[in-house]
Amino acid sequence: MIEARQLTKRYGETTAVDGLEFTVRPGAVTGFLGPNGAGKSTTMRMILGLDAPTSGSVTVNGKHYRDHSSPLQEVGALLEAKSVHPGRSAFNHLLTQAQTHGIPRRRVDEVIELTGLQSVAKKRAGQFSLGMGQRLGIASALLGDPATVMLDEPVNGLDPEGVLWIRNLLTRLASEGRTVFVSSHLMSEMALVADRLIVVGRGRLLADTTVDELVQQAGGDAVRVATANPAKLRDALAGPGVQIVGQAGSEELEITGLPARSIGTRAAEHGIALYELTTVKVSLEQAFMDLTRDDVVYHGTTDLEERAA
Ligand SMILES: Nc1ncnc2c1ncn2[C@@H]1O[C@H](COP(=O)(O)OP(=O)(O)OP(=O)(O)O)[C@@H](O)[C@H]1O
Repeated sequence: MIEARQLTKRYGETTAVDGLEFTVRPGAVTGFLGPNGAGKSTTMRMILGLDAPTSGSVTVNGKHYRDHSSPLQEVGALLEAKSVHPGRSAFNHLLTQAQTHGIPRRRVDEVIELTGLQSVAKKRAGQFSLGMGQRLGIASALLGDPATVMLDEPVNGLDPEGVLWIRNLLTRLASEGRTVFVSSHLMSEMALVADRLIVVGRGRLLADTTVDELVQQAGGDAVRVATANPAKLRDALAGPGVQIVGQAGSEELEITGLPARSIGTRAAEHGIALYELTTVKVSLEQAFMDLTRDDVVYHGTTDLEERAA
């Protein structure tokens, strides 16, 4: 369990983390989302005691990271900046870590197998691809068999097989009762793997929620309907909480607040023919962009005119 209470970090004029309050519970995968510069890495560094809060606190299983007698067995972490000696093999890197933390040698073999690094374990880490480096980072995070696993952008650099592997690994770690806290910019991945989401923007908490709730807040799923008689269908469906939009002269309507099944039934009751009845899912990506729109620090431009202006 990770608990942040009024967690705040200032760097000079910049408030990187601003009064964050959240709890990451065991037995679930919790996604940590936010636009660039939202304060995710800073928060993760404070969880690991690599940065001290300006005020407030963050604990892992009730204690500050530094107060745990064997922290590697408590929290396993993969942060963006890796410190692997390029001349050392993956095996030796893990073995050195294990030896300095009283972890048995067989656990090194276990994590090498778990992360699929068997064939390259003796290769120098300096020759590793980005994806292999990520796997090595994850191997070292799992070395202490920790109850809490925290990964910053673990999918970075992984090929599709690797992405699938991470997805299964995270789900398995959570099902073993561990606390799993993962940051990512890949919304489609988070939608598949995360049970809960903590969303931050400009250092502040924007949402502590589930994927479904967040999508629901963004308006929920809509249903696209095509009919020869949109006016009659509008009348048949009108009611509290139902929103219907469509352009004059168009056969198409977009309806929120009613499932496709009810729309089909009501259309049939009123003798209205439907040519299309499709549920349009709101993506987590869209819901995330709606939620964080006012908190994006770094805006890109894709519009040539905008760039020229
Ligand atoms: N050591 C530091 N010194 C000064 N400012 C910092 C430092 N570390 C982070 N910041 C600032 O704090 C803010 C939050 O940065 P942080 O890296 O935590 O965000 P992030 O959510 O992890 O971003 P990204 O998604 O781009 O990785 C940014 O404005 C950043 O410039």
